[in-house]
Amino acid sequence: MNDMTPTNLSGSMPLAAPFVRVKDLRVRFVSREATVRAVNGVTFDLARGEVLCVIGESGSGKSVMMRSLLRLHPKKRTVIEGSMQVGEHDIGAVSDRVLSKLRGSTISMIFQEPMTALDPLYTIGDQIVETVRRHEGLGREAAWARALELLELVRVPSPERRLKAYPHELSGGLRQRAMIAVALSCRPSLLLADEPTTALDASVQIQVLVLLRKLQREMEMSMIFVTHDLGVAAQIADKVAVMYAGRIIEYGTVADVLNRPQHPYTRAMLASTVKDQERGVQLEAIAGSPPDLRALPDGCSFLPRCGYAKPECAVAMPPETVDARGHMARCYRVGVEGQRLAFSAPAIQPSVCTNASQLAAARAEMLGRQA
Ligand SMILES: Nc1ncnc2c1ncn2[C@@H]1O[C@H](COP(=O)(O)OP(=O)(O)OP(=O)(O)O)[C@@H](O)[C@H]1O
Repeated sequence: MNDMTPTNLSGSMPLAAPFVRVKDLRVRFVSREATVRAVNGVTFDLARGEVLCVIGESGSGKSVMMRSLLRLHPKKRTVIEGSMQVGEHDIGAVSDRVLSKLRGSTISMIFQEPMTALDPLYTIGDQIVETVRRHEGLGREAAWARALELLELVRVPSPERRLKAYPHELSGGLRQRAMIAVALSCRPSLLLADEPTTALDASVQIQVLVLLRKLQREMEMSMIFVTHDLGVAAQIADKVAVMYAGRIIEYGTVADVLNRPQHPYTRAMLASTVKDQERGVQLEAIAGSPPDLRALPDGCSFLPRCGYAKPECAVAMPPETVDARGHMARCYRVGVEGQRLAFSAPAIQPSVCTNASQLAAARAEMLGRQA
């Protein structure tokens, strides 16, 4: 496998103290018909100035986890447990009034589709001016000067003219830059990015990524970046979290996770996608499908798709195994050898276990052994 670190856009060493602390976060959506367990015990720390890329298949809980940091879920149907600390703020406990002050100023978010964030009825300039006046109390003139400065910062050509444009008058790439300008207008400490470059052409995508990484570093923002694209993660991340069925199943530095993947899911994902490319690589489907979040199994949620399953995998979710470098994986086949995580493959490659009766037999055998 290629070492992807030399082309990583990361250059700065993040500062040590965690700025974001998420501990045992659980999110479920409750309706009369079912309970969807979208996030099932997510824990991570993020230092100031550090970029965490969250990768995983569709439905693995990436967006739900991230949106929880802004409490964007429908209040009535959502149960959130665990803790989320951003700077000195306990996100789960702050009042709605404090939260609305934090949104856009301390924590900002950018989306795949800029029209989610931009108001079609107002010019780009009005939207930036409104945000900085509301959060920072700037006068009109100073706010316009800031808006101009921001469009220059995100390299929008002819910024004076673009300030007076409505979102629909801009190209996709310029709209994305305008959304980034609005998101950065109050100099947030934490930027949440939900696949912000996925909809763009490859060349525009890399320009926007380079720009984001540059601004993130200059402004010493922490950033959580959700992506399906392993190449994007390789380019932009300091740390990588791999999510599966609402859990982080592997976590570590970008080099550790992408060059020395330990969890069978991460290994399968990389084996099926990353060849010689360094970017523009989407996650390919792995045979089988993720579990139903309305009825999660007791054991490892990846078991039905895993080629390395052991009987104990059917009984309980594997605990976290962490090495001296902080590289973590949740798999019974992973242990620490010396100071590093090490995956122990069986002598004979087992066939993928996809059969419900095989699972039931494995579980029965394991429970019998424990009795
Ligand atoms: N408001 C909601 N009510 C019920 N279920 C929801 C809600 N929001 C998300 N979900 C479910 O939670 C699960 C996780 O969704 P999430 O959007 O976090 O996945 P994701 O990993 O970000 O996927 P994608 O990459 O496709 O965006 C999915 O099964 C989704 O259908």
